[in-house]
Formats: sequence, structure tokens, C-alpha cells
Amino acid sequence: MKLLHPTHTEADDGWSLVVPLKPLALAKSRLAAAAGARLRPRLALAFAEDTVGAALDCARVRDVAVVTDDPAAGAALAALGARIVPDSPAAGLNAALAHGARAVRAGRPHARVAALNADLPALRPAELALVLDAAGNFPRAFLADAAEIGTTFLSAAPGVELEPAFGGASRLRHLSSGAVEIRLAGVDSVRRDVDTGEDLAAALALGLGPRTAARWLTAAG
Ligand SMILES: Nc1nc2c(ncn2[C@@H]2O[C@H](COP(=O)(O)OP(=O)(O)OP(=O)(O)O)[C@@H](O)[C@H]2O)c(=O)[nH]1
Ligand SMILES: C=C(OP(=O)(O)O)C(=O)O
Repeated sequence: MKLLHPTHTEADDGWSLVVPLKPLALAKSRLAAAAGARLRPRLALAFAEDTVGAALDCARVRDVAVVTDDPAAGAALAALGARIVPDSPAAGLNAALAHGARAVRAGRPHARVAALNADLPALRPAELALVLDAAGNFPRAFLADAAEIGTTFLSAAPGVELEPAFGGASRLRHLSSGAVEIRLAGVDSVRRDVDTGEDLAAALALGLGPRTAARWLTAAG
């Protein structure tokens, strides 16, 4: 008798994450006061490296596409294993995310796709897995940032458009767009985006990833 394997679809192959990253010369402008002009772009890159590194270490993640026009960041993140997608000609974060999701689905039309901010330097793979497992129950789902005002993660099931509405007070925008808010304990590292020096102190308390720790603790010490 021939044994049948379970049905296998692209969606079963894991999540494709889309990570947007501004050019480093412009990124994390609100950190300038805490970090200074020299360190700020280096920290922005370290945040992205720690975010992408942790995402690639997550068992539920199949691949990570970073949408960026920054050549140095692109090279560093490609070396970690990310695919680099040049930014959309239509400027802005949401255009970049929609463009990244289209690039992923050009290769895998039925991919589960999720946007993840590049400023999560305390990100832990196991916590991201919890969020992805919860997100998999809904057509679109999102996670509010630590401040409960913005968003750090937005997902779309196979066949569903991402419809990103990031920027500023995006939690309410994502809610009113019909996305389901994920409310989970134990996922602080996925919600801990870093915009300011205070945010960086909060991320340090959670446990910074290795590249951010090296840059920040060397500078602070
Ligand atoms: N590719 C791309 N990424 C963007 C763009 N704007 C913002 N991002 C990224 O989107 C994520 C969330 O943005 P913010 O938290 O506002 O980060 P930021 O714009 O570097 O920070 P500020 O300069 O302080 O506003 C970060 O990963 C940014 O790098 C854009 O126009 N294109
Ligand atoms: C991009 C966002 O916010 P911020 O610029 O405050 O990180 C967001 O939360 O949608």
C-alpha cells in the first residue's frame, strides 16, 4: 500500500517576514539626543542586525526580506541571510512594506507574510514564534508596540493583502482596518521597539541582542 503524505502547501513552509529599513543616515532620528550623531546610524544598523538575526533564528520563519536602499545595511543584512529588496519608488514605510510583500509573493504566491519593524534589538526567536502561531489563526493580525500606540508586527494569511498602515498611532488604524489584535503574555521583546533613549534602556533591561549590546555598551562604558 502506498502511504500518502500529509497535504503540503507553501503556507506550511513557514512565514516570510518583510522588514523595512530606512537609509541609516536618516534612521532613528529620535535617538540622536541619547546616542549622538556618530553612534545613531551604527545603532540603527545594530538594531536591524539583531532583529533580522533573531528572526532568522526563529523556527517558524522561512525567510526574511529586508526592504532598504541602504547599501551598507543591505550588505550586512544579506551576510546574515536576509534577502534584500530595493525600496519602492513610491516613498514611505507603507509603500515599502507593500512592495516587500509583493516581492515575496512574486516567488511564493501563497506565502504567509508578516511585516516586522527593524528596531527590535531585544527580539527573542521563541517570543516571535508565539506571535506567529497566534497570527496564523487570523486573516490579518497585528501586535501593538510596548507603548500600546504603534505597531511592531502585522501579518497576512495566504491570499490576503497585508494592507500596512504603520506610522505613529498605527494600533488604532490597524484595528479599524479589520486586523485582529494579538494579546499575548510573554512577548515583550517583539513589542519593544526603540525610538528614544528611554526605549533603549527598556530594551537593555529585557536583554539586548549581541550587536546592539556591543555598540551601546562599548559607547556607554
Ligand atoms: N524601507 C523603508 N523603511 C522605512 C521607511 N520609513 C521607516 N522605515 C522603517 O520602518 C520601521 C519603523 O519606523 P520608525 O520606528 O519610525 O523608525 P525611523 O523612521 O528610523 O525613526 P525616526 O527617524 O525616529 O522616525 C523602521 O524599521 C524604519 O527603518 C521608508 O521610507 N522605507
Ligand atoms: C512606525 C510606527 O511607529 P514609530 O514611528 O513610532 O516607531 C508604528 O508604530 O506604526
